[in-house]
Amino acid sequence: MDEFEILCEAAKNGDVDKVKSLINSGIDVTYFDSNGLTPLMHAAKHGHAAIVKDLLEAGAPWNALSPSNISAGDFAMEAGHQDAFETLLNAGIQSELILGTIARKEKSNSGYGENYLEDRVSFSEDKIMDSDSKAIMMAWEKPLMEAHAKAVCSGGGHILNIGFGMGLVDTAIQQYNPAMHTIVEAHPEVYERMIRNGWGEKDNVKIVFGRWQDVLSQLGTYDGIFFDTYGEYYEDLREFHQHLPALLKPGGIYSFFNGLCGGFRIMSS
Ligand SMILES: C[S@@+](CC[C@H](N)C(=O)[O-])C[C@H]1O[C@@H](n2cnc3c(N)ncnc32)[C@H](O)[C@@H]1O
Repeated sequence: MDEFEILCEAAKNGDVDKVKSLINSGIDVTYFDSNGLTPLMHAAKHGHAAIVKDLLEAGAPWNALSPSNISAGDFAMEAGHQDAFETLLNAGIQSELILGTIARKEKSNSGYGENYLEDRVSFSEDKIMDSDSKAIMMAWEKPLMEAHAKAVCSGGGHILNIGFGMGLVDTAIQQYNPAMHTIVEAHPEVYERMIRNGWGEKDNVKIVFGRWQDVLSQLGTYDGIFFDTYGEYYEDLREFHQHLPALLKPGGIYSFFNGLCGGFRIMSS
């Protein structure tokens, strides 16, 4: 057995001392064994949270995928190892927040984020695409949007939706006949399409055109809030969450959808 296989065995068996000593000797913790699994996946699968932590601190990639596209977090979740799962989830959130901040700085002049709002979008029956042919919204998301609508409308009252997209969630919200339904949308073409399709004429609908960040002062307090933007970062979602206490009425219901990290099932819904 070579030292990498020994590391995988130790991670699988919960041998903390062996793992630590191999880490201290400078072993490459990013290794994949002959089955395509990393030491981190072995530790996660067997619920050894302390080893998961040590491997993460030593630089093991939390988001590496097995040949069947399973991450260490998925392994821990599927085996019901809550501690290991939470350690991985926190590592994932932290690194995505940091990477998001870096990417945002690097790309602030390039063409993502706010620039998405200046790009053309194209609409078809079942999707909206940005100018890079990346899907902004697709019809398969309809059942998800219906479930979000059901949740945020369960207390009735005044509902806020941030991000109109294809209007799937707003169509579902309308079916609950809310007392008032406010929609914030920032993209000029999406907004124009909303108006063309009669959303501006509905008695219980108020459309606020602009980035949510810029129109907060026009918003009130709501019984249900849904958030699903595009071209934004974790940081934006986090920032939105900081405004939530002022936007959501006591007992109100909030839900959000965000692609976060598509390859990592535990963070993609
Ligand atoms: C993924 S789509 C929303 C899909 C929608 N939930 C549905 O059911 O069809 C995201 C929408 O958010 C809008 N958007 C992006 N950034 C925004 C921002 N900062 N403020 C408001 N809307 C934004 C986009 O133009 C796009 O229409």
